[in-house]
Amino acid sequence: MTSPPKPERRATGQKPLKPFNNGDIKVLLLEGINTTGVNILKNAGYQVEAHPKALPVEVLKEKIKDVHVIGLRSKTQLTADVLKEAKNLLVIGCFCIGTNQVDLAYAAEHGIAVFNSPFSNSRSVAELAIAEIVALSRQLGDRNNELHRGFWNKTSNGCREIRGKTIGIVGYGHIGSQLSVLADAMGMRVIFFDTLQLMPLGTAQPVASLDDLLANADFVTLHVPETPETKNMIGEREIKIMKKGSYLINLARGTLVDIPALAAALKSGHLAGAAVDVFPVEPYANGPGFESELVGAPNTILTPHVGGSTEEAQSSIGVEVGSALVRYVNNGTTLGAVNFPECDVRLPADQKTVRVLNVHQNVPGVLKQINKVLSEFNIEKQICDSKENIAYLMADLNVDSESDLIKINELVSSMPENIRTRLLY
Ligand SMILES: O=C(O)C(=O)COP(=O)(O)O
Repeated sequence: MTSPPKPERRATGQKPLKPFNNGDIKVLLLEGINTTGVNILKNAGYQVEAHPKALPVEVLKEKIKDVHVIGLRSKTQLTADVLKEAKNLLVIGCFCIGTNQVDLAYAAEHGIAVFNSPFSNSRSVAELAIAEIVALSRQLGDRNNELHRGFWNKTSNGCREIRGKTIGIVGYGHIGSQLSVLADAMGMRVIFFDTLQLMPLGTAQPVASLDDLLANADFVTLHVPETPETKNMIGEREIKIMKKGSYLINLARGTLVDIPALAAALKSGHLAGAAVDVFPVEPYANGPGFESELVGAPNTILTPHVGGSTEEAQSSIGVEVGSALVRYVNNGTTLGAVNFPECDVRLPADQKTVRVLNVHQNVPGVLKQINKVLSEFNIEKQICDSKENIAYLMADLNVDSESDLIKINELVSSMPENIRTRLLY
């Protein structure tokens, strides 16, 4: 039999907490999660099944049925249809930045918290963008392909330095701002557009609209998430606004760009090149069979979604997301969750403390009902916060007997507005 989860390292006097009613925690990890993450979950005492690839959807639906924790990267689609099979699922770890592959609202409404790694691969993506700006500017992809085919083509036509050129960064978050610093250091003029007002780094300058950026940049590079607002944000109209002879780089999400419009602009020569790492539909496993209208377009660098795929990024994402999952399972902490309110209370010192964690519908009157149950005991601490349709409560109580634990669990779980109740003791 597997031993119960081991507590995390803690200051003396703090009580280790462990799940009261989840059985042995089962974890399913997909898409080659780094060993740093796998080891954190194994060392917590959980049963870990790790796969190097994404799973076909029917296999995923079967496997997800009895796991408490699932870890994935950008490929695995956790739609409502898949999640409805996941009866025991407590938490999802996206071991990447993007969370568009998960139905976040469905997860929240079924009491499943979702964590990601908001910036651990930012540097890797920013470095690749710089490499691609230089490579596009010097037509390196085409020269490389020609020479591999035995064709010598020494030319300077259309090949330029990047110094003094304008980079237009769309999205000035963790990746966009990191790229801003690197581009600035390479002597580029940096302009950026973001829907938030953000502090420009170095000599970077914000512009008022996406159209302003498109009309002024030699290199347009996208660093925004996939949302309904960003879908097809670069289409035929936007490409027309871009300067003749400019370049487009997409290391963000495939759905941001209208691919047929981009292919047409590359073939007509309106754009001088593009680097594309992400595609509207990506194969779920490595191997032959990739197709895109961009294949064969001039000065076009295509890569298989490797922007964040470095040893450094994957190892630090493993630590970050692996630790967030253990903290949520063992302590109930939601700091860093993307679809839950962020709540934390310190670990209790009293050995009799029991922690009640409750996800409920965000409607009036629920706290009154919960507190009717909890107020029979000494409440050491309590916190409750809401986000959209759900609220999350953490309460530490002094409880003496196992029968009281069972009673609390039953009473709180049986409220009509209850979504999920867990006890840690
Ligand atoms: O971090 C992201 O959102 C990425 O797109 C990288 O995804 P990956 O971990 O390489 O599947």
